[in-house]
Amino acid sequence: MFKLKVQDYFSSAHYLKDYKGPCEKIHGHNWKVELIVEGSELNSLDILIDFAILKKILKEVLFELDHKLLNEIPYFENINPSSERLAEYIFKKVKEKLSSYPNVKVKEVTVFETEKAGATYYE
Ligand SMILES: Nc1nc2c(c(=O)[nH]1)N=C([C@H](O)[C@H](O)COP(=O)(O)OP(=O)(O)OP(=O)(O)O)CN2
Ligand SMILES: [Zn+2]
Repeated sequence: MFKLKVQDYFSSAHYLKDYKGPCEKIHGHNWKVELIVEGSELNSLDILIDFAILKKILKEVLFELDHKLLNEIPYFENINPSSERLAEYIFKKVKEKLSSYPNVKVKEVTVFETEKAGATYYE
């Protein structure tokens, strides 16, 4: 098996409804996102999938989150845009976009709020 990793960033604001503390108020993060995919079948170039394709897909997904108030995005209408939920959202969006690459499976997505704290979603 092979695992590939790409990382990218986005900047946005959010708040955590009902959180008892400062995060209940609107504040921003420069989020770091790590996408990991896996597969066993390499193509004729001996690659699983071009990093360029993975980076493009991740960038497209993050573009929808960049410079937004995340709580206003319909997906987060009834749930908090926590790191956990953001990782879940990004995982599902990337999975959709990778559906035409049957040899590539989304393994996990990790969203870091800060250098010290992050959440991972996987299925
Ligand atoms: N499990 C989670 N816990 C928290 C989340 C989250 O998404 N998942 N989010 C927050 C808030 O977004 C908050 O912005 C984070 O605040 P904090 O951890 O205090 O981060 P700081 O940047 O202030 O870092 P310090 O290390 O405390 O200086 C809270 N929890
Ligand atoms: Zn926050």
